[in-house]
Formats: sequence, C-alpha cells, structure tokens
Amino acid sequence: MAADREAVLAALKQIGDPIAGTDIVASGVVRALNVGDDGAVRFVLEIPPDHADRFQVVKAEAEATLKAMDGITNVSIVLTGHTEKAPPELRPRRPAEPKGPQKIPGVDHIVAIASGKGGVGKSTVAANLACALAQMGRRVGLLDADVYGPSQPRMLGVSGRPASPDGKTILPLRNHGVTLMSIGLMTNDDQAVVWRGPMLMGALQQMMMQVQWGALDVLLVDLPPGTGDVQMTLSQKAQVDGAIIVSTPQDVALLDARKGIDMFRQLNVPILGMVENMSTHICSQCGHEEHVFGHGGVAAEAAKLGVPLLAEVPLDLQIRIASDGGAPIAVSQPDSAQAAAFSTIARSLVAAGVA
Ligand SMILES: Nc1ncnc2c1ncn2[C@@H]1O[C@H](COP(=O)(O)OP(=O)(O)OP(=O)(O)O)[C@@H](O)[C@H]1O
Repeated sequence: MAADREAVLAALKQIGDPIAGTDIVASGVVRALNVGDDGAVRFVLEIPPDHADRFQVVKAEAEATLKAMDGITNVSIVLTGHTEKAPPELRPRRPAEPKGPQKIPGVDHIVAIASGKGGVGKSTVAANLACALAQMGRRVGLLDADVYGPSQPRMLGVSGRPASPDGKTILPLRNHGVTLMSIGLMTNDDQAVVWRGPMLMGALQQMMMQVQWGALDVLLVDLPPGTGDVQMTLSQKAQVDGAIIVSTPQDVALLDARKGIDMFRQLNVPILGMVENMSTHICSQCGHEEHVFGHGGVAAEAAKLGVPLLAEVPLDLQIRIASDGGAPIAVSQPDSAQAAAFSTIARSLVAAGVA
C-alpha cells in the first residue's frame, strides 16, 4: 500500500532545519508536498538561497529517510531559493503573438469536453471519464477551464492552491490518478471573478503552457458551456484532437449542442461524438425506468449530424452523490452499471487513438 501524506509529514518532522532550529515542516520550507497513489513523493524545499549548501544535506537526509519507508516508490525533492512571491496571479499578459495551434510539451493528445448549454452534466462526464481513463492505466490530465463555475476540484476531491516554486511554472494537483489544474484553484473561493476576454485568453494559455503536466497520454479540457472565447482560444492555441459534446435529450439542449458542433467544425476540431446525459432515470426505490427529459434525442441528433453517440449516461442519484463527495462513480464504484457508461466512452477514445 502506498504511504499516506500524514506518514510522510511525520517522517519529515524528524528532520531538522539548520537555520530555523525547528524541524523542516514546522519551519515551512517543505512546500507543495504531493504523495501519489502510486507511492511517489514529490515536494519542494523552499529555502533561503544563501544557505543552499546546508540544505543540500537536509535534502539528502529527507531523501534517505523517505526512501527507507514502506510504501514509498520514488522521492523527488526540488531545492529552490525562497521567494516572497505567491503563486502567479492570472493577470493579463502581453497580447499573445499570433501563432498557430501548438502542442503542449509532454502531452500526446488534447480532448475537449463541451456542451452547448450549462448544467447538462459536462463536468460530471469529464471527471468520470478522466477517472475511467486513469483506471485503464492511461496517463490523464484534466484542465478545468470552466471559468463560470469551475467544479472539478470539488468533484475530484482536491483543494488548496497549486504551488509555483519558481514563480513561472505551476505544479498541478493529483487525485484518483488524474493530474488536475483548475482555474478555480487560482482564485479565492469567496471572490467572484469577472473574466474579461484578454484575461481569459492569458489564463487559459498559462494553464496549458505553464502547468507542469508531465507526460500525459491525454489532457481532457472541461470547457465552459456555450460557444465563447475559451473554446476559440483553446482551438486556436492548442492542437485539439477532438471534442466530445455532452447534451441532455431535451430539444433546447440539443439545439445548443448543434451550435457547439458547428463551431468546432468551423474551428477544424473533429467531433469525437456526443454523450446523452440524464438519459433515463431508474428509481432507486422501485427500479421503475422513466425518461425525465425524453430519451434517445441525442442518438437521433448524432445520427442526423453524422457523429457517433459515445454513451447514454443515466440520471442517477449515485452519480451526483459520488461527484459531490469528491470521488466520481467511475472511481468509487467502478464495477457499477452507472460507471460502465464512462468506461465505454474511455474505450472509444483509446480506440480512436486519442487517449
Ligand atoms: N447523470 C447524472 N445523474 C445525476 N446527477 C447528475 C448527472 N449528471 C450531472 N448531474 C448533476 O447535475 C449537476 C450539474 O452537473 P455538472 O456540474 O456536471 O454540469 P455542467 O454541464 O458541467 O454545468 P456547468 O457547465 O453549468 O458548470 C451536478 O450537481 C451534478 O452532480
């Protein structure tokens, strides 16, 4: 079993800080501690630059201590000079030079998860799909670009602000095997954010290019609903392999989904398929199946538009409870019927060569 964060912290508390005279956890030099599900431990020692030599010894001691512990597979410690800077603020930067779509270093594929309309379950699908892919052994990242309501930190059970040891790169967070960065983690919870166009573009570019994603088979991008600046910027700046459009079966949702598909086609982003969410409702009490929003509307629309229907996800209380609780159903009940819909989408992406 992988060591947990508490055990790692306890071990680090045994190591002295030669300058502060306390231990390295108490003195605050241990930053951005990340203990992975696979037992990999990663953190930054943020130290006064004049004392680098003395902290080399501390680093070696911490490495040796952690490596000797059960459940730790790998230890990676980065020594950085102390800066007073907080993680970078998302200030608008210089207007970007006009450049064509770029690859994100280390990221093999980018898949956008989009919807025409808000509240149709796009983020739920993105979170579950990311977890389903991770469970299949894919290296997966999730970029929550839903500036109007970033929900991935809650759905994936992640909190805290991501660290930026050097003030330039941003270290993402990780849970359930998914590497996550969210615009929601860069703002204060209680602060309403009003995003303006150029600010949005700068923030999205920062998320894509400054976050240390590491080597990924696929980066899923949870887009805001609709057809706005973020969709445009993503498709123009990054090489997007395809988009998945999530819709409920109602006519109005479908109408907006169609607009989304048109937009991606204009931007030359292939449509990988549509997902019908809240497809049928099976009563948890009596097992009766109801079509709350109608059923099959997305299948018909997909056929009309000539795009695959990737899955039909039922409207199910467990799906909501699981996401609200920070462990999507694909990871908390991977063998359930509800989770099967998400593994089906994951398998389609792998079969299509984009994950
Ligand atoms: N299949 C489902 N069964 C039950 N509840 C669901 C399902 N899909 C989504 N929900 C719930 O519906 C609400 C909205 O879902 P979600 O946040 O994923 O939508 P969204 O399309 O990303 O919305 P927005 O774009 O407006 O942020 C959430 O509370 C979520 O738990």
